[in-house]
Amino acid sequence: MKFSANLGFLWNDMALPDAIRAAAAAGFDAVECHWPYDQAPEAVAAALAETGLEMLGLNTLRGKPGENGLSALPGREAEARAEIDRAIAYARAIGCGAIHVMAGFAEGPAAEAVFRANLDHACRAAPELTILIEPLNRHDAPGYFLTHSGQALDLIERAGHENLKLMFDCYHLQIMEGDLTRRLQALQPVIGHVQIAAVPDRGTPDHGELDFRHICATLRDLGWARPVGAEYRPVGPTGDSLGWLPALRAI
Ligand SMILES: O=C(O)[C@@H](O)C(=O)CO
Ligand SMILES: [Mg+2]
Repeated sequence: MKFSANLGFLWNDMALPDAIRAAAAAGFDAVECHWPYDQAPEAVAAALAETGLEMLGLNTLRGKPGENGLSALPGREAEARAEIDRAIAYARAIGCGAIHVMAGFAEGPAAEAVFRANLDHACRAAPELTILIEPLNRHDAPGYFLTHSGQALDLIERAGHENLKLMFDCYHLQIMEGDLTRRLQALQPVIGHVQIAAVPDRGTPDHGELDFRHICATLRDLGWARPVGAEYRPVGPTGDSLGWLPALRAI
């Protein structure tokens, strides 16, 4: 299995270009990030070119302090689309293939309609990019609009855009739903990216409720060839947290 270092959590004490170099030196196959916007895209692109790593994904900005995305917030459509457009421009500047459009804290039919419309905007504005939506768990992100894979599947199917996909974060979906083996199998056609971390502590993927040897073998058997996102919170220096990597890479 191949792995992508999520630089929102791994080496997040470094500037993004240096974090990319650290991930390459540690043997990761790709990188991904959360919010790279305070870093010059030229410097990020240069580090990617130097290391040969691809940046798999980045997120739309969350909004004001306390917010967690804007794209499902009624009345905030102009800001949400500006952030989607900013993410698209940044992704294009660094050769990044996917954007996670963050929904935000909202509920109800009006929020759903706004989220659908903003996703439609994103998919049409960047047909060459994958637009990701990610259910988040209710403990870490109480009140977040998107919480379940079935909800994401309905958004994806009814949107009718080939480039709208599910971010299957095993950490969030184990907390919310479980039954991950069958969910990976059933949802494979709409999965755009997979992320992993231990449940429930969001630590290294070598302990906790989930056996990632089984999850990775399931992905392998499904023909999943893209890097899986290591989106866990290291305890201490990231370089000391990589003991899990050889065993899962061998799958
Ligand atoms: O799982 C997460 O928290 C991230 O993938 C993310 O993009 C939202 O913060
Ligand atoms: Mg995630």
